[in-house]
Amino acid sequence: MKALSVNSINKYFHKPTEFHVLKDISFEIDKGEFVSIIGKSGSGKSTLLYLLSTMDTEYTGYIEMNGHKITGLQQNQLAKYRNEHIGFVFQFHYLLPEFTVLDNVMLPALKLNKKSKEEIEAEAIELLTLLGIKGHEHKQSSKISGGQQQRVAIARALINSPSIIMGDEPTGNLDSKNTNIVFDIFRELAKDRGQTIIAVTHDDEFAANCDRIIELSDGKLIK
Ligand SMILES: Nc1ncnc2c1ncn2[C@@H]1O[C@H](COP(=O)(O)OP(=O)(O)OP(=O)(O)O)[C@@H](O)[C@H]1O
Repeated sequence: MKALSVNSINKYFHKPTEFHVLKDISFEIDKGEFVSIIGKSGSGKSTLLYLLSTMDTEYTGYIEMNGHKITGLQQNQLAKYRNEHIGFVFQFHYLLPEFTVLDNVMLPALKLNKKSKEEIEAEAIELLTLLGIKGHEHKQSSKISGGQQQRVAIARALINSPSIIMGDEPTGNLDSKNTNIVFDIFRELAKDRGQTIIAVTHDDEFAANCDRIIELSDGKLIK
């Protein structure tokens, strides 16, 4: 079973003028693969990721995730699917600055309301340890370094054990040392936990070290 199967996707923007932004895109991604999406500015990377992440439903063609067809699901079903199966990491971490590191990581699991607070806390601590943030869990998230904040954002993305992790420029805001740390974390998650990673990046070195590159040019998949 494929982690992701994208079939003949076409997308248009209608304003300000009719614009064919994604042109007959098809590809598959295996479970545990670490894939980057690259291409020049304006080639359609973020638009594609938005659609893969189930946030955008205005397209033709269809998408299957872990064998489930997600195209055509109702908004509430999509939200449920997203919360349970997809973790997001963005260029800017969007942590809640006044909250502690631990509270930021626990929040998505508390919202899902499937496990006890104690269980969630234990899992959050385990993730923070894995990501090298242990010892900072009771600090306000605004009081740790940018690289550490990005790792906390990754821990938050992982707390509900998503099968797919999607990143939009997940290292875009980081120096090379922290970029390497984040890359190695993704690599381990894919290899050791079988989680599938899909990251839009402008960083050629990051992309070159992934299992596979998906390259867009002018809305078409060229590699
Ligand atoms: N809501 C929208 N309405 C109309 N056109 C849009 C909209 N969003 C994006 N576009 C256009 O679609 C094209 C693809 O945009 P997209 O953001 O997907 O590119 P990208 O490859 O992610 O670029 P970047 O690397 O600069 O982030 C661009 O020409 C952009 O101007």
